[in-house]
Amino acid sequence: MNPIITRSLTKKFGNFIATNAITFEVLPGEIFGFLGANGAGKTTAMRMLCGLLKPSSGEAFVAGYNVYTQTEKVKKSIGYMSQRFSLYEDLTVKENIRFYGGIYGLSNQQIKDKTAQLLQKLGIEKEAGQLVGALPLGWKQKLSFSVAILHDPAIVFLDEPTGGVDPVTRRQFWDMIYEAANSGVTVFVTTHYMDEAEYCNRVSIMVDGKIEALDTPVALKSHYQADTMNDVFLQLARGK
Ligand SMILES: Nc1ncnc2c1ncn2[C@@H]1O[C@H](COP(=O)(O)OP(=O)(O)OP(=O)(O)O)[C@@H](O)[C@H]1O
Repeated sequence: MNPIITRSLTKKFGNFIATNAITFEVLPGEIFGFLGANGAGKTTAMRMLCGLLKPSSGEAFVAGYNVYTQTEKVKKSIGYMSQRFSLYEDLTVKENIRFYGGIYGLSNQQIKDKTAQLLQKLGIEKEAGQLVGALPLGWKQKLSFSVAILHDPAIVFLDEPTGGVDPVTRRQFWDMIYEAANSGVTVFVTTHYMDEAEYCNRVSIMVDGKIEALDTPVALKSHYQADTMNDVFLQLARGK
């Protein structure tokens, strides 16, 4: 069973349809880009997939679990990094790692080992005792991502993870995403940066709650006779 499966997944707020019968599957270890203009319905769809919002109709399975009836199992199988991250600015780097390790149910020994690995990987051993609030934004993002996959989830959901940082830092962040995907984690990522869409294995583009296109960046560019993903995106967004 693929790690994410949706069939006609729909969310209505009153008469307004925020997510309109979306159907797609994400493959194991894939980096799946979930694109759409502001208000297209991406966050709503992602929240349903993370077990945080009940769908109005349709079906969805995440890590093999039903998002209606097995939300706790869904939550245990995934990592989630929100737009605002989830780190505590008034706790140190080490305290944040320990805190999330505890929430994810890791043992003290596992937390100790993971902390050492993570600090070394990010090259921030010296900053372990520093308050997260004092770290540069790019470091916070990398730490936030590392914390989201601390418990080795099958799938990680990233909601606009690279907002506000420079292109070099974004590129480094994407190296981390590739590394996670190579180790078997399935990555579901929303972004506004079209150069990042090119880094994804496949991309879906949402317009007004519906998925208007879904394919590899190369296939999408060929189909829409576009040089860049930005051109593909503009054609779809304008064509409505
Ligand atoms: N709780 C809610 N009640 C009513 N309308 C909502 C609610 N949540 C979202 N919406 C509406 O649903 C639509 C889709 O919102 P959503 O946040 O999913 O879009 P998005 O694609 O994630 O946009 P952004 O890129 O700005 O985060 C928007 O028009 C929004 O106003």
